[in-house]
Amino acid sequence: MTSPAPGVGEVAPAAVGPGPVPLPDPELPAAAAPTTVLDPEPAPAPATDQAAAAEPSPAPPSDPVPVLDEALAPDPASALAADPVPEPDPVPAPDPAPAPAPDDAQVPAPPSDFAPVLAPEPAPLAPARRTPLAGALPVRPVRRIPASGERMGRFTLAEALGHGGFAHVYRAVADDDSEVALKVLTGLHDDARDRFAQEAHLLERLDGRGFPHFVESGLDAEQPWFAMELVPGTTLRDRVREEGPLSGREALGLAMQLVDALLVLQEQRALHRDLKPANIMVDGDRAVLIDLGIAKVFDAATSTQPAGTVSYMAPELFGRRVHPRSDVYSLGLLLLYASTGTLPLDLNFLGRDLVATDLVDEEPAGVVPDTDPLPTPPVIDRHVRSLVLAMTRYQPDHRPPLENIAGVVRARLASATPDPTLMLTSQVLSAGVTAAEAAALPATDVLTGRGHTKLFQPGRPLSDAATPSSRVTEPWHALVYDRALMSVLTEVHADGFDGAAEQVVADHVAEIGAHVAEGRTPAEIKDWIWEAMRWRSASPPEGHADTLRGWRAFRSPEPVREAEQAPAGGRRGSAPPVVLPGSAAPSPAAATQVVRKLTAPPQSFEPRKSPVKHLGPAPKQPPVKQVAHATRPMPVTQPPARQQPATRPPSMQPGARPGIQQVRPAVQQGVRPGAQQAVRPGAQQRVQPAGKQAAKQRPPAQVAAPPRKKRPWPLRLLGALVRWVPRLLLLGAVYLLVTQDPQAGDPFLAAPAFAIAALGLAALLRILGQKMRIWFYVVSVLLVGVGSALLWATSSNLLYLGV
Ligand SMILES: Nc1ncnc2c1ncn2[C@@H]1O[C@H](COP(=O)(O)OP(=O)(O)OP(=O)(O)O)[C@@H](O)[C@H]1O
Repeated sequence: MTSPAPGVGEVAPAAVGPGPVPLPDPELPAAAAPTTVLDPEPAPAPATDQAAAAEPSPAPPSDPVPVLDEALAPDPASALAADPVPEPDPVPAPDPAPAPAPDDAQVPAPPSDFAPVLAPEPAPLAPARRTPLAGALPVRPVRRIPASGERMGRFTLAEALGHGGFAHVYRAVADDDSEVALKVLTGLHDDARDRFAQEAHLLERLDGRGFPHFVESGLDAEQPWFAMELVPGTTLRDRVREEGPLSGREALGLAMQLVDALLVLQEQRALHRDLKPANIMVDGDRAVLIDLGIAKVFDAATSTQPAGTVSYMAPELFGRRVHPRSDVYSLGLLLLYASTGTLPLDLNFLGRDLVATDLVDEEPAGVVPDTDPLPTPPVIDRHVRSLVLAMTRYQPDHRPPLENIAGVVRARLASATPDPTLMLTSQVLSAGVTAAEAAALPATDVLTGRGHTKLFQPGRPLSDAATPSSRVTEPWHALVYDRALMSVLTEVHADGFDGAAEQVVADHVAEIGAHVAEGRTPAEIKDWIWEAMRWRSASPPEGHADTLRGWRAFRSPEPVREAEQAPAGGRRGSAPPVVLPGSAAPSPAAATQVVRKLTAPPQSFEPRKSPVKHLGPAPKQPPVKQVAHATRPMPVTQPPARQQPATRPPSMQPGARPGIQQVRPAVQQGVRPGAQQAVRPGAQQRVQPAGKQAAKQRPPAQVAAPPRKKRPWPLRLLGALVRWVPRLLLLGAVYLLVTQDPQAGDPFLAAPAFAIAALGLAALLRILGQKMRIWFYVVSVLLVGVGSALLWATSSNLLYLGV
């Protein structure tokens, strides 16, 4: 957090607003805690600083950050007793009551033994508002704040760079004229020294990888300090404020560096716990993480009380539970801020996974709708958006681990398509923690924070109750690991063609063996995959049908146009397949094979039929379908007891524990159509065995809807009129039949003649390509013939019907 340090010896403004305070910044608290400097004696300050020292402490425009840090627990009395720093003045008697939460709407009710104390940064509130409250609130004592010009070891302090909850950071000049950032402990509470020492030692171990280089420390000094590399540049927060949000690529570059830094931290068995834009220094393209003040080192006896900056805190941290992926959550929100320049309030209080519409405020903060035209909400890069949505999953063990995020970001930066399984919930992937996380954490239950909640067990989900139904529970769920299928679905979904996904699933299932689906319909499979991937239904771009054909046209208009010009019924195999960008990268063989098949133009001009017709009627294909494909909730059905197929790919073996290595695409494992026969009775009603498909000799993936050339409207009108002629003839036949009067000598053959003429004409039109229901005319001819015969028989007294 960057804010100018208060002047030497001054009393930092005690400012707290109990009521709701508008938050112009995502890091802003509702209010800041009062802070009293306990050393009113001015330290000798150089002339340059006198003026600044004499001025009231300038309140930063929007800096106060709520820090819920156990390190700041308000126990001034004990803190004073424990700390050897001489305090010349008596400490104002602190209010023993726990400090109120900065804003009830923002901070959840803390556990009874948890008293959040806010960061001591001055809040920019009007004095009139502060005065009546000042005496009622607890004061937090701080140590003496060093002045510019003071010596710390071989360093001379220059100007203050900023300060936070328990330390001040200065630019300092060494005797050899090199410059460093020097952090001095100013907080005054019982474990402040230990915590400060831990920060210094951790920084030293990190060796400058993603963090400032450690230089030197004076931890045994009366006022402990340590020096580190002075990172040029500014904080990410200031950069975004001054220059606007980062582009998608810049945000991915930032994510890459931060993930690498967090991986280094993970190696040291530590979590940062206070990731936020103010704790990232950016210097050109380089991003450096600072402020390990509340890092959680699992070896150390640091507590697990809530700590961090409210807006960026992972939900579990409010409940005093720490998870190896708590930083992943904060990083997700940080990326959101970096790429939009804003952070909607209370995202981490929603109690659920975020969805795309949560990420941007419809009305950006600070806009008065009546007077200002509403600015367009910030647009977030879709790759960054999918990262943010995965990283901010509510359940920590559903978030992707750092290694997977690194893989995805690296692929995106190389303009490749990342392995889609990397962003799956880790619950689906490994039902626990990664090897790296497990290594970074104690082997048994950890984070038992002062004997409170049992928090985390490697290998066990945090909460079974909250685990969604998307967990792998049935063999067919392993389709979600089929890279060939998933690479296509990812592309289809990314383009917004969710309606095409069902066809993709149907084609793929029929291709690899219908038994894999275990009787599930493509719609069910697709819905489940959507749920497992946390994908929301999307719509295709305007002017494109939400079908596989529509997607093909969207992806590759040229080959489809060529396809349309091919002669009806003729084969075309020469059209080049569409190669999706980077699709070969994650799974070169299988993905490319399937992508080619699915994006290749159809091989026949037969009327559209679903390749697996029995899966359900082929979706109608209106020219343009704008309606979003609705994702139905996954039906919770218990599969009936079934006979196991004779052989089954390893990934489908009951009890197989799928993982990326273990579960390979079925196509890669040599499962061909016809190799397996579905034996589950119910399965045949929904998904026919692949062998039957093969018998039809129609490769499913290639039998997609043939594009139909649209004829000019006069021709279509003429066609419609002509189709009415046989119907009218048929009507005439019926009319003649019912109005026939044998007494008047009407010919008995007139009605059948009309009906036969209708049938003949219908047959002719059908041959000419019109859509005619011949069976209807045949039946009509028969009925009219029978009717006429009966009439003739009765009038000839051959038959007496009683009329
Ligand atoms: N290595 C560094 N190089 C340059 N500037 C730095 C460095 N470390 C810190 N700063 C500046 O000092 C400010 C305060 O640093 P830091 O956040 O570490 O202090 P803190 O007291 O731990 O704050 P917080 O309350 O956020 O924990 C930062 O916002 C940054 O502007």
